Amino acid sequence: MTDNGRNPYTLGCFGAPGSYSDAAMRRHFNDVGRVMYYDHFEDLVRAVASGERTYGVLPVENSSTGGIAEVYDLVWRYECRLVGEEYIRVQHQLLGLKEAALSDIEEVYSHPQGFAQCYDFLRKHPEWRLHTYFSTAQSAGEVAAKRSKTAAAIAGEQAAELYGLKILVPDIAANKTNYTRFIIISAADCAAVRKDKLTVVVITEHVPGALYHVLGHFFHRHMNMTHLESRPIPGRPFEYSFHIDVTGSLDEVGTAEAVEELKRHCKYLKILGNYPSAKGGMVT
Ligand SMILES: O=C(O)C(=O)Cc1ccccc1
Repeated sequence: MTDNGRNPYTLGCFGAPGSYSDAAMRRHFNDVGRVMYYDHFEDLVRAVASGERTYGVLPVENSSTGGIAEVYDLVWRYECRLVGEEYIRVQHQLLGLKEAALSDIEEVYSHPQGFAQCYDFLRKHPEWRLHTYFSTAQSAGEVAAKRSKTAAAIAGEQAAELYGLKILVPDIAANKTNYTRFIIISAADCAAVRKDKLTVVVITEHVPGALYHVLGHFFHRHMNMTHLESRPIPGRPFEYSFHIDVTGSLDEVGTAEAVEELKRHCKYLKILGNYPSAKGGMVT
């Protein structure tokens, strides 16, 4: 747990109490007293970029469905910094009213990520109407508010408790080792002492081997790449920016040199953050 050295601070979190983002925030911060929840990723990222909120917490990639493209694009576009990360084991449950049975269900609410991660389960019930909703927790809240036995939500156990729902079917994600990586963003660089993960965005020349050479710099400095996401560049059809996560601290000469060499080598390089990694990730 850390507060990245800045106190007092305000928090922005995706979703609502009981969302997976909320769980990530509670794991990361000691004091979650001054939190505001956001329905949309963009509103949260904008609030952090403008300094309205000191930190923001939102999901960025999932071990079953991959990167959440919108989040990569927003963090770059609004020039936010990554100052931390958390991995949360995501165990989805089908939730309904206490008096509901599985056979009553006609419609299901969830965040698009919830639907995508439970695709196999949902395929067994093609008759259900699926409503995408703001977050998993708000989906649970909506089912509770509707007071309808025919409505269910895909959300976590925490949401079931908070919104007074019961678990109709437990553990419905297709992938039983379903983890989501959440990022902690800020308008300012990370103030932590131990920084061992680096996120950069690069744009290379459109020539053979360009990405190979970028990765070569990391290889020669023994920097382990943990994620690579390519994103289309608006206005330049079929050209891409690469969002790269690697191990390394800019306080170490080798890492700092690798980044300087890359800057010379690439058309564009931006450091999105150097921050403490969350211990290998796969912690529940
Ligand atoms: O809706 C939530 O609870 C979120 O935090 C987004 C999300 C949804 C499903 C899996 C991981 C994150």
